[in-house]
Amino acid sequence: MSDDLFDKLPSAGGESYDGSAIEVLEGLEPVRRRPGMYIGGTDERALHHLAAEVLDNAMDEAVAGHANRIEVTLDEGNRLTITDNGRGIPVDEHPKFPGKSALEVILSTLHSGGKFSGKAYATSGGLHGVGISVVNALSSHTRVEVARSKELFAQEFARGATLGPLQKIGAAPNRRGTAVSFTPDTEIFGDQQFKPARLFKLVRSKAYLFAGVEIRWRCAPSLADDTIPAEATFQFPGGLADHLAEQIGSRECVTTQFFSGTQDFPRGDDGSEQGRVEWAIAWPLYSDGSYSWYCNTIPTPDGGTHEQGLRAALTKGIRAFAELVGQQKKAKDITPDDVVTGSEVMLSVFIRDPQFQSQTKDRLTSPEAARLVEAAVRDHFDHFLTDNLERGKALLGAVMERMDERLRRKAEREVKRKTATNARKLRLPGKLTDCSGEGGGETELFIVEGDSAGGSAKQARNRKTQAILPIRGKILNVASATADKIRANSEIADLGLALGCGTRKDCNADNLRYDRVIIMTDADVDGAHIATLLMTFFFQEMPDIVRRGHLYLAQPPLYRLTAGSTSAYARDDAHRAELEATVFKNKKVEVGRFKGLGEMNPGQLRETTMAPESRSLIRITLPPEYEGRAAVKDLVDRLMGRNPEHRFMFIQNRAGEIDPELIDA
Ligand SMILES: Nc1ncnc2c1ncn2[C@@H]1O[C@H](COP(=O)(O)OP(=O)(O)OP(=O)(O)O)[C@@H](O)[C@H]1O
Ligand SMILES: [Mg+2]
Ligand SMILES: [Mg+2]
Repeated sequence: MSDDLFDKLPSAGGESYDGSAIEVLEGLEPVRRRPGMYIGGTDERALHHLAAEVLDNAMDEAVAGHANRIEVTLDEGNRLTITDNGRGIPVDEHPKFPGKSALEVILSTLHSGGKFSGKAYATSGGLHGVGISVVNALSSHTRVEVARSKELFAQEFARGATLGPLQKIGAAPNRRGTAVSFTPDTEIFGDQQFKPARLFKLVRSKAYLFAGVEIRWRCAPSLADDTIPAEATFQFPGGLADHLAEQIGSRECVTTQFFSGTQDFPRGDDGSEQGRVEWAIAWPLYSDGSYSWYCNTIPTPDGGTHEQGLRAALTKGIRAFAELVGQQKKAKDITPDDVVTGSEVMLSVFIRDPQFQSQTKDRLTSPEAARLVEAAVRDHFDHFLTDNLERGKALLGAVMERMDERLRRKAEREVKRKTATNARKLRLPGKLTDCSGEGGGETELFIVEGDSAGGSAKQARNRKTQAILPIRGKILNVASATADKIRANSEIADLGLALGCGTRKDCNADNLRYDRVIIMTDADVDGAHIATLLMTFFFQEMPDIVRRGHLYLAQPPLYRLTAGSTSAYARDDAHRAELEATVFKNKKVEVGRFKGLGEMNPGQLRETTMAPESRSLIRITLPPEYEGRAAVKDLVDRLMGRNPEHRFMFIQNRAGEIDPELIDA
C-alpha cells in the first residue's frame, strides 16, 4: 500500500477507532489484563491455581526423578513458598537472550520452558511454558532462589517486572533445587487470602499421587487450627489404594476388596517409556459417587480421555464377565453409567506430552490416553472379576440392579409418553418435531432459536432420540409478566405441551417427556439473552425440571480453525488461542466465525453441538440454598423482574463470588 492510499482512506465512522486503538500487549501484560484466560478467573479457585502451578513444577521435577522432597510453607501476609530439591531452574545465560539468565527468561516470558521437547522431562504436568510466568505476573512480589553447583542464586520480581539482575548470593554446599516465594497481587485478587485447608488438601493429594516424594507442609501458627496442623509430613508408599481406603473408611462396599493397581504402558517403538496408570475403585453400597481424575499429578476435575478409557475397560470387562457366567442376554444392555455411577474412583495417569483443554487443565484431551488406559486396566479388571467368582458376581449383581432400575424407569416414561401422546394427539404443538423413542437411548428435546436453525437441527438430529422445538426469537420474560399474560403466550403454551410435565407447583419431572431438555441458542449476545429468558421460564414455571437435573445448555462453537486437512472447533477466544498455540502451532490457520447455528451445515452442527459422543453440555443446577420454591422465585424476581435496582444490588453484593460449581458439565 502506498502512503497515498492511507491519506485517502475515509475515516470509518468513530474518529477514535483507528490504528492507534489497536493494542499489542507485550511481555506479561496480557496476563494482567486478561487473567481469566490463564487461570480461569480471579476468584478463590483462580487464586489457588497459582499455588498449583508452582507445586506442579516441583512435582514435575520429582516425577522426572530429580527431586524427592518438596516443602510448602504458608506464611502470614498471604506469602507462599514452595521449595524442592531438584535440579534447580537453569541460571546460565540464555542463548537467545544475551545478558539474561534462563531463570529471568522463564519468569518473564510466556511460552518459555523445558517441557516442550520431552528431553528434560518425560511425563510432566507442565507443557505450555506458561505457569510460573503467570504466577509471577499476578504476584506483587516474587522471589526465586536456585541452588545449583553448590552456589545459591536469587532474583526478585514485582508484578512480573524484574527488581534487579540475577544475584549470586554465595556458597550453598548442602543445598540444591528451587524455592519460589510469592504474594498474590491484591490489585488482581482483592483481599482474598490463601485458604490453609484448601492448600493442605492439595499438598496431601499430590503426595498420594507420587510415592517417590515426601512433601512437608508448614503454615504460620496463626493460620493453623483443629483440622490444619502447623506442620505435617506426607509420604504415601501405598499410593491411591491407601487414599481410597481412607476416603471409604468403614463404609460397606459391594466387594470387600477394592479394584486397584498400577500398570506401565507399553514402551514406544524407540524403547522410550510411555508412562503408566494407577487406579483405585470401590463400589460402596450407598454413595453419590466420587471421581478424582489426574494426569501427570494434575487434577482434571472434568475428566476426559483417561476417564473414557477407564469407563470402557470397566464396561467391557463386566459385560465379558456377564457372558462368562451365562448372563449374556442382559450383558449387552449394560452401559458405562451402570458400572460407574455411585462408585468412588481415583485414576492417575502419567503420559508423555499430554493435551489439556486449557491452561487450568480441567479436562484431558489427549486421544491416546483413552486407548492406553483401556488396554492397561482391562486385563487387571478381568482378573479382579474372575479370580474370585463370588466377588465378580457380587459386582455384576449390583451393576445389573442399577441397569434394571434404569430400564424400568425408562419403560415407565415410555408408557407415560405414549399415553400422553395418544391422549393429546392433537395437542402436541405443530412446530415440534418429536423423536420416535425407539432404540432405547435416552431422549432429548432441543429448544432451538429460530426456524432456520430449527431446520438444520432437524437434519442434524438423531431421529430416534432427539426432538426439536424451534421457538421464535425472544420469548416472554415470565418474571415480569402477569399469570394471564403467561397463559395467553403461544410460545410458552407450546413449550408446556411439548414437555408434558405441568407448571409451578404441579410441575412434576416424572412426567417430563424427555430425559434431557437442552437449550440451544447462537453463541452471541442475542443467543445468551434468549437462553436467559428460557432459564427464567424453567426456574419459575418448572423448577422441578431444574432441581432434578434435566435442564442443559448446548455449547455451540464460535470458531472453526482449519490448516490443511486438520480442523478443529473453538468454543471461545481462549479456546481458540489455546488451539492456535498447540494443535496449530506454526501453521497457517484459517479462522471462520460462526455467526449462528444456522450457518453450520447439519454435519457440523451434529458433530460440534448435538451428538452425545462429541458435544459438551452444561447442566443447569440449583445451589442448595435455593432448594425451596419461594427462594428460587425470589432470586428469579430479583434477577429478571421489573425492578432494575434489585438486579444492581444483587450484582454488587455478589461480584467476585461467582461460583464455578453452580454450573457443572
Ligand atoms: N521447580 C523447578 N525445577 C526445575 N525447573 C523448573 C522448576 N520450575 C520451573 N522450571 C522450569 O521452568 C520452565 C517453565 O515453567 P512453567 O511453569 O512456566 O511452564 P511449564 O511447567 O513448562 O508448563 P506449564 O505452563 O504447563 O506449567 C519449566 O518448563 C522448567 O524447565
Ligand atoms: Mg509448570
Ligand atoms: Mg514460562
